[in-house]
Amino acid sequence: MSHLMEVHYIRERKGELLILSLSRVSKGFKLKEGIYQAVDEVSLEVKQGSIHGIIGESGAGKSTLLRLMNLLEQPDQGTVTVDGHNLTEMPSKALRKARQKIGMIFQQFNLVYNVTVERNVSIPLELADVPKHERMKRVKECLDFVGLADKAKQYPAQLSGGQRQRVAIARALANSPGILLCDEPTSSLDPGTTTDILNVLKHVNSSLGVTVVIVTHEMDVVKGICTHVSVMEKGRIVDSFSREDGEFRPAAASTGTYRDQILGKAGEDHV
Ligand SMILES: Nc1ncnc2c1ncn2[C@@H]1O[C@H](COP(=O)(O)OP(=O)(O)OP(=O)(O)O)[C@@H](O)[C@H]1O
Repeated sequence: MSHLMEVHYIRERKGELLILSLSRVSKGFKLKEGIYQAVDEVSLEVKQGSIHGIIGESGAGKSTLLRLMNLLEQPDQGTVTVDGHNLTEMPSKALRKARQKIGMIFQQFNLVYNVTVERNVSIPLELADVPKHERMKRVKECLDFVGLADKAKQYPAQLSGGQRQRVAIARALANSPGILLCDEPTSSLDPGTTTDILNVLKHVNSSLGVTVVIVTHEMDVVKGICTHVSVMEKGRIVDSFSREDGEFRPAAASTGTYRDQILGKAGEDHV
């Protein structure tokens, strides 16, 4: 069984579990004028196998929230649980290991530009002490998956934006994560390339069973692929709903704009 198939099999057995939960997580930044509360007592549950969108205005705290999910930001309070492990209580060595199972991609791709595409995908495997022959096999599998096997020997600067994001996805998949965190993954891309990348993320979710969390300010991204949606405003989650119910329920809160726009057209506009 290939590595990719194996991940799929494990995920299927786990069924409808929660892969990630945040409980009353807060993060403040020290400014000259005092503490700025970027994330304020957020509790959130992400279902195994879902594509969970977090949408909101610029400055709402979305990226900070995403970075709290793999402890790239250390929370001031609250707990972060991924795949049954409380990350907030882990010693640093165990945390590094747990993080290998949490992939992440970024708006600006964050590739290493002075090494080849294949080396970019290999780096997380090297850091995880995967033996060389296995690394080469896995790099090829991941590049095949994103449709870039022929670019293995090229450098990131020789690729288009969409191809760079595909390399970033391949790199994020290298250690067979159970969850992929995406920080505005299409915000630097044109509409056609956005659709391509959303299709790749959909494929990651449906064929590998990887749960996807996407931070975005773009309604089309949420409408395109998300099964679950949380709306963020001023450091808080103000609305959270599933698009799978197929049922339109107006939001009670004044923040219903996103919900109305997303659920009002549920089932349409899919990529
Ligand atoms: N390291 C930091 N130091 C100080 N303030 C920060 C830091 N990181 C984020 N902030 C502030 O926290 C707030 C939330 O930022 P965040 O990037 O999480 O929001 P966002 O919803 O992702 O918005 P955007 O889409 O514009 O990035 C912003 O006001 C930002 O300036």
